[in-house]
Amino acid sequence: MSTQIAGTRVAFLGTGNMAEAVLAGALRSGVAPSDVVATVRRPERGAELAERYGVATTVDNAEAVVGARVVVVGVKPKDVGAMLDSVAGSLEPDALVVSVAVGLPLSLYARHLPEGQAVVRTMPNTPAQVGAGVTAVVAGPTASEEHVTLVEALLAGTGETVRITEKEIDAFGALAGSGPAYVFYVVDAMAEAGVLLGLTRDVARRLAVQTVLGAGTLLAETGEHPVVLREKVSSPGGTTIQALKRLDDGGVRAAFLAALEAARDRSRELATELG
Ligand SMILES: NC(=O)C1=CN([C@@H]2O[C@H](COP(=O)(O)OP(=O)(O)OC[C@H]3O[C@@H](n4cnc5c(N)ncnc54)[C@H](O)[C@@H]3O)[C@@H](O)[C@H]2O)C=CC1
Ligand SMILES: O=C(O)[C@@H]1CCC=N1
Repeated sequence: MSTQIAGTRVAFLGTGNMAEAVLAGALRSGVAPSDVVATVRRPERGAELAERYGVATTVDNAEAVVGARVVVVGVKPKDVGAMLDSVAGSLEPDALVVSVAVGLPLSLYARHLPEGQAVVRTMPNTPAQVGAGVTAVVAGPTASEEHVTLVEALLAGTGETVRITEKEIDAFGALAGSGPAYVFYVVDAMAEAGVLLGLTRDVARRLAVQTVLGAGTLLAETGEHPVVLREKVSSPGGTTIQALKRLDDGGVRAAFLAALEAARDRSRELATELG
């Protein structure tokens, strides 16, 4: 991929949890801090981002997009339409607008932006902050192959990217966008169980974190099917199979299926409410 990311001016509009994680990854991709402007609502938040990343910050969104080649819209779905309206008149005609919002269809962006403005819809996740994310990328109808390649180059430092169709993005969000929260939930539950068994809170948490990290690394590095790796841990007549039986009795697998369906459905609902 030959896209030159260095020298690309990038504006982040609404730099909260997700946009900060993408910003951190974009800097790792080779975007210079001096080419980044991040908008905030509270000046104290701006000072924090400036201190942490060496980027410029402002509360003025329209000013931030002037000269920007890529504009990442990082506000909550309900605030995206108003944000687009507030910057539409200041965008460079060749600027690429990048969506990270769950639910909102590309057609919403087209309604709020000048005709022909290029838009790429993405669905990142927060491990982007440490370069271990996975982001879905969907090209809008006015985006060229160069625009998609530019987004992939911008996101290279956030982790993996996967090109999908807009039809698939609600499912992607339910699995990978929200996925880190499920894993944090499991880590917290495992740590609490360790405390129940008498471990200190600190030790229990460290064991839970390292076990999830180790299991994830093993999966990724061996490429083995999770069932195969699970079977290698659960010896016949041993201890693990007793624990797994309790998880099945508790309906944990069924709860995961229902949980992802609920996240997917909420994403569709947001599209209907706001799109
Ligand atoms: N948090 C996550 O794990 C993921 C979030 N997303 C998407 O990312 C977007 C942001 O979500 P979060 O980062 O979680 O929310 P957040 O609330 O942390 O970030 C939104 C930020 O926008 C700022 N903001 C709102 N209006 C503004 C304005 N007019 N000018 C300047 N700044 C303004 C807020 O102060 C806040 O810091 C959403 O659209 C969400 O669907 C997508 C994937 C994962
Ligand atoms: O919960 C949310 O709405 C956002 C979108 C995907 C992950 N977090």
